[in-house]
Amino acid sequence: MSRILIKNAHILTMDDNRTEIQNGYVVIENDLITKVSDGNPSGFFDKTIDAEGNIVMPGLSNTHTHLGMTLLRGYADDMVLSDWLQKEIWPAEAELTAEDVYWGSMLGCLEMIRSGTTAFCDMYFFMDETAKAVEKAGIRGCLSYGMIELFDEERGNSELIKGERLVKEWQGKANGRITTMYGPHAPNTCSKEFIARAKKAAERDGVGVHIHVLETEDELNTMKKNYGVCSVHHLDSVNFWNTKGDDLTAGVDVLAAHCVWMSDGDIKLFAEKGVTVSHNPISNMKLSSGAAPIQKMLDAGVNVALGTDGCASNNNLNMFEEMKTAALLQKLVTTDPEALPAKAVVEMATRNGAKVIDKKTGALKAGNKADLIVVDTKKANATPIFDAYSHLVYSAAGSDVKTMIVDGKILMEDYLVLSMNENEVIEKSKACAIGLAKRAKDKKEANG
Ligand SMILES: C[C@H]1O[C@@H](n2cnc3c(O)ncnc32)[C@H](O)[C@@H]1O
Ligand SMILES: [Zn+2]
Repeated sequence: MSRILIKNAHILTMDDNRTEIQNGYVVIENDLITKVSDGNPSGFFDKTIDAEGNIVMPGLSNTHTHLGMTLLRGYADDMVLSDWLQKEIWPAEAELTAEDVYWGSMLGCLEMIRSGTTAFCDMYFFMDETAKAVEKAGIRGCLSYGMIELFDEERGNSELIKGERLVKEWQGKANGRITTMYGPHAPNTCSKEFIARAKKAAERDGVGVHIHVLETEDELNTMKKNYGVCSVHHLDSVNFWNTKGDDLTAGVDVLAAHCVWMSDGDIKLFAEKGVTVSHNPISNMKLSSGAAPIQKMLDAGVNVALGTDGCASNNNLNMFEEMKTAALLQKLVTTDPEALPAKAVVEMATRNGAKVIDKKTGALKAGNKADLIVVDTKKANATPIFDAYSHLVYSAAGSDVKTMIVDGKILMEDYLVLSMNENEVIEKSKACAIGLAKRAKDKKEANG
């Protein structure tokens, strides 16, 4: 049995009471938290971390990524989504190899460890490689193969087989750090019949579903033109949003990324059904997709989490930037400075996201998995701190994350990443990115 003590900590538990403890301690036994308290710890510990008054909190959950896309960081900027995907990203992705996705995923894991993200929900290709990277890096990943049917039944069949294989091979691996979902790409790239099949497979296998929805006004208009209803109601007709099974006992998580163009009716439906929304403000702003009505969703009782989206539309995986942008954007679009206060943003980035990744994460309490971060407060940008939530959202940086523990294992200590060779990951992923861009350029030129 391994016992770790973290002491002298300013603890944000993010539990149901949002308990804040000054000068507290956390005890970790193997992969679990066994005590979170103030006062003096007792007993023997294999390892003691003196937090020296730094903030100790649950690790951040990035609920929408395309990890292999770290290789396409800065590959195509300043475009609208449809042109960006069709003219630049999909042709480049056609040149991806398994090795590219492995090193791109390792790079993504490294960036997430360095900026406080302990868990993420991914949708991409060559997902065995992302799973191997998660296994090695030590973080927690909820992985889905991105199934793009393109309204072609035969293609849909083979996409579904790939999605199923990922679930069968990786669900629960790495001591439960790897979980899986089905990932039908979007209502404007997949038929509702295909999306319904994916949902049924998810219910059969007891895993969730992850989809892009109502990201752009163009999607909304296309759906209304083609089907007479928006994407949300289109998929509601095949019970896609139900998070409870038919017998209302078992249920599966439904994770909807973006949700920018939601009507009040869509929001009500998501709240009733228990859908989790992944809000991606930076990607939405960069692609000029719009501003999701997040304060309205929270007021209606929707579980809203936070995500970065892929590195080609953000262009990083830094959840601290995402938290600040989320808060500022809601204040801007509602012209209400009280919209999306700091504490609500930290909830989105921790406990709300954790609900679809692992329900025993996202809060520091006895019995939960030991996934946590130490945020350095011995810094100019952390002086003074009147309110820890305010500090985290409006002033802290991803690079202030000093130490990370996932599943009871120390992945970074005092800014030193322990689970991988950082230089090797940077060099290998850089070489892959250069090769990928060259192949994509050569193909473009050959096609005229
Ligand atoms: C899995 C596929 O999804 C693509 N993708 C990346 N970002 C977005 C986005 O914002 N909307 C829709 N699709 C996206 C990715 O390139 C893969 O092709
Ligand atoms: Zn996406």
